[in-house]
Amino acid sequence: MEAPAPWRVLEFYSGIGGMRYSLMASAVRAEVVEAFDINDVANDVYEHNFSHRPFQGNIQTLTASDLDKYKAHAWLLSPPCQPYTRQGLQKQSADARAFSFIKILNLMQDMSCPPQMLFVENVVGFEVSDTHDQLLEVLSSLNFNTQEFILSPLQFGVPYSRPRYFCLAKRDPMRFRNASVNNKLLRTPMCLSLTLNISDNSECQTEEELETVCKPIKDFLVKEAGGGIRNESVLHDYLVPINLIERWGNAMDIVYPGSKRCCCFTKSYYRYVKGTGSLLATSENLEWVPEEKLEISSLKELGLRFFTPREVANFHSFPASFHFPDHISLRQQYAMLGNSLSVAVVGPLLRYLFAEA
Ligand SMILES: C[S@@+](CC[C@H](N)C(=O)[O-])C[C@H]1O[C@@H](n2cnc3c(N)ncnc32)[C@H](O)[C@@H]1O
Repeated sequence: MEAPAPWRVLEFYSGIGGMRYSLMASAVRAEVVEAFDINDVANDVYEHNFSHRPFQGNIQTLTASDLDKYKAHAWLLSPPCQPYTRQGLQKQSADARAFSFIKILNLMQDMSCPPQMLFVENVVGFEVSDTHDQLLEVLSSLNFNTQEFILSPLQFGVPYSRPRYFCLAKRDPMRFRNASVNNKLLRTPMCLSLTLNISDNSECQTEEELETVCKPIKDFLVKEAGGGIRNESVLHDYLVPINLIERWGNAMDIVYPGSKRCCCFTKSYYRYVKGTGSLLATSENLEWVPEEKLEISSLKELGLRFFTPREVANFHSFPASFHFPDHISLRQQYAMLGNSLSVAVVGPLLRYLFAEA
């Protein structure tokens, strides 16, 4: 018997391709027929890794007939999160950065063949926004069932705290494998492990419990070809300057190779040290000291360094084959990684979305 044709997928706000890597990790038979992003630097990275340059332009300019032409079964979308972040102004749908998402959502109602499946990723906070209300209204008007999740890589064994909001939607007559959680917002991946036979940490209730079952950070560090951790002197460029330690030492999140959790890397990591992601203590013979007890003088002895872009990509569970082209600056690399997503989380979610009931 002939294998069924692969699902046709559109990847909106494609950035450096986190959704595409997740789709590959999900092992779903799917083909990304087009990706869309306005940022030419992100598109350079995407093209470098996937030999396909995304459609470069503003998603807001697309029309229903443009979208119909792709005959896509599924849309994957990770729109800008600034309108919803706690640190921002939270203008939600009134923020110009939300316009393109709202526009294509509404276009679905004018299409002759709208997608049958939809996947949206955003920051925690999106679920209480007016954009979220609009998303659910449009989906319900087109007879979609939805299941929503807030999940973090910690729940999948990765020592990385990055909770994110996800909306999965399937259009009648398609059904979710576990329809009993339709229209619910779930905070554990239990329904994925039950229906897909994948391992996760759903039995853990708190972040502390999750940390005990995660792998240590040292498993995610840059490795020599032989497998050992690379001589730290090679990583000199990544050392945190002393003046930053003096100024911000008490506000830094410091982790050790044996730690089982690090903080979310944002797009400002490496430019700023406060609240943008964890720093790694690299001195030999380190003894863990509670952060509140660390004096600035002892902080200077920890050999603090930034995680490298490759290591941040490891925390995002990107494959080893992912590379930045040579012309992308270090700051740009961190900025694009900070905007991206966790393949360890999105991969299983996509597998669940595409799974037949
Ligand atoms: C949150 S990031 C998504 C990152 C992506 N999922 C990844 O793995 O790298 C949002 C992306 O949307 C792009 N973007 C923002 N507004 C856009 C618009 N109106 N049209 C097209 N792309 C846009 C940005 O350039 C950025 O790459």
